[in-house]
Amino acid sequence: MATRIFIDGAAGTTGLEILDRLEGRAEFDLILLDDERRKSIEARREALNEADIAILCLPDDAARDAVDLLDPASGTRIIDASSAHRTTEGWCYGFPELVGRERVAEARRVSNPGCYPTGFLGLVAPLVREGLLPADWPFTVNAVSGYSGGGKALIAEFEKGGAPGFHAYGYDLRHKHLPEMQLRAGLEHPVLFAPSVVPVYRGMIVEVPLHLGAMAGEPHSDSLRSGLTEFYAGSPVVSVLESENPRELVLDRDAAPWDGMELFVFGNDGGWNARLVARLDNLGKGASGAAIQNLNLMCGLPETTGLSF
Ligand SMILES: NC(=O)C1=CN([C@@H]2O[C@H](COP(=O)(O)OP(=O)(O)OC[C@H]3O[C@@H](n4cnc5c(N)ncnc54)[C@H](OP(=O)(O)O)[C@@H]3O)[C@@H](O)[C@H]2O)C=CC1
Ligand SMILES: CC(=O)N[C@@H](CCC(=O)OP(=O)(O)O)C(=O)O
Repeated sequence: MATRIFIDGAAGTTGLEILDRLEGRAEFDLILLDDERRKSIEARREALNEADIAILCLPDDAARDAVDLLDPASGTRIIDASSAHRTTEGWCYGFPELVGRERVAEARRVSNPGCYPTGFLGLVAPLVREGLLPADWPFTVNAVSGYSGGGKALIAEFEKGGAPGFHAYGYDLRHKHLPEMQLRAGLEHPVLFAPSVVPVYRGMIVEVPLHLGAMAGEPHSDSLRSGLTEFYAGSPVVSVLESENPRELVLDRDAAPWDGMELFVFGNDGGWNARLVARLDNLGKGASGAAIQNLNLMCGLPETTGLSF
């Protein structure tokens, strides 16, 4: 029997991309609410409780409400794309490469990573875990995102005309991703995070610059690259680019949806400095692709089925 899926927030940016990826997948039966009913509490309650798996593509408050709409005896499993439950006890963090595919496969409540944390954690968490980078290091992360990262509101802002060529933000140093990055990388200190947006629809580059020579033990960029290569060996989604590092990285204006993530370690000759860089699609591995990857795992299917590469 097909697995019943309800996407709460299916008319939003992340929800629509999930729908695209589910098209033609006979393993799934979609519960759809029309435009009139998609925000009705009663219609959502019914759909949420009827589903085998509900994928929440909602603002944080609405995602919390959706969980509250589940009957206590409900068997519905949840994949939450919002940041409502990313540091909540009892929720499985939906980054299978970091937490283990089996844990995601068995989980009832899965909270998916934010797009920026996907890049940051993809680079830093394995290296801290393997002892190749110190957990007490004051990490910095600089990132640039396509404007779809801000959902419908930011898309409208960028597409109405007169959008800036570059928009930096997060100057209150209280971005909502900070607790998630610190907790899920196992760091002693909050990360110093400098996000920005450019006028391309999708894609992001997330960079962690490191003064390796100032660290105890002076780790070399080559050992960081080897550590990441070993950690992601066999991953069909995350790849570590070993050689032929590009001289530049770009975000294309007309990039197609892409569910992979590429990691780079650039080091200078003396080994004093390194730039760890992740390139991903904020709507791919950063949101909708990650939701499909976890949905596949939760249904015992190959993790890349339906993903775009
Ligand atoms: N965009 C991205 O790259 C990423 C997004 N996320 C997260 O995913 C979630 C969805 O983001 P995104 O798709 O970008 O946002 P959008 O604003 O594009 O979509 C959100 C959707 O939720 C709907 N909605 C809002 N409130 C309710 C409600 N009470 N009941 C039912 N539906 C409601 C909105 O309705 P309406 O259409 O009427 O506005 C909209 O369709 C957010 O929590 C976001 O932080 C996570 C990673 C990356
Ligand atoms: C460009 C842009 O505005 N990006 C969003 C993050 C998008 C994302 O990761 O989603 P979550 O909100 O679910 O974490 C921001 O900085 O708040």
